[in-house]
Amino acid sequence: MAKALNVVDLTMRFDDHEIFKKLNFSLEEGSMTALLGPNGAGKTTLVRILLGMLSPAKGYFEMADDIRVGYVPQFRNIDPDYPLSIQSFIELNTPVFKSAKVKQEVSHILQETHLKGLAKTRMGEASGGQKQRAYLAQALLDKPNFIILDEATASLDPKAKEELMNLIQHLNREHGMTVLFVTHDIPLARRYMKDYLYLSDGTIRQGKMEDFKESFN
Ligand SMILES: Nc1ncnc2c1ncn2[C@@H]1O[C@H](COP(=O)(O)OP(=O)(O)OP(=O)(O)O)[C@@H](O)[C@H]1O
Repeated sequence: MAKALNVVDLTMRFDDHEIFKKLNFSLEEGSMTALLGPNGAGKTTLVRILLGMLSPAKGYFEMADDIRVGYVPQFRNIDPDYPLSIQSFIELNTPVFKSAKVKQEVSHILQETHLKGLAKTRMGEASGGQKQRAYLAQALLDKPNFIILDEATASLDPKAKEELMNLIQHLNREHGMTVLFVTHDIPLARRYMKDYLYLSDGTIRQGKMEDFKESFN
């Protein structure tokens, strides 16, 4: 299997505070991996490095040449007065005058994320699950083949969680998308993810989700 991501001796510190040291792992193309670990272990920091938003203190990572990364952020509530419709929100990064091709892509993504009937609903009025699907739809418009989700299901109700996870599973199975899913929700990860990375005390472990025990202590 080709590698989507290869992380080599990745070390991060903020001032004198070392967050993690010499992390080594790789993700195969088409894999579904949960990134787990206690609060403050450095999961978001690792994601921000992979997104190019932070530079590591030492070490490096490489992505396969054909990798295009999409990102779905942690759930943040949106002002109820936020004026954009779900469709306009998804189209935020597209040109003002949209080609027929872009319009068709937006229509297809609305369909795929089950937002077609909600296209005109204001983001401010949408439910938590609908908002997260809109963030996912926005990311999909760049045609990623590797998607990183940071606590994307946190604070969603069980039904909305299931909907989002089914969608992620669909993207993985039908489009071969590589998935890295940061979560605290171990039952959810066990149900949907195949592999895990466990970041704790500055080190990382990798394995199969079905073998994951809640704690490595
Ligand atoms: N920009 C920054 N400057 C200084 N310290 C930071 C910065 N960003 C994060 N940290 C520190 O790095 C550590 C790891 O934080 P991070 O948010 O990556 O952890 P996490 O595993 O994602 O936690 P959580 O599960 O609570 O979201 C924490 O101690 C945090 O305070």
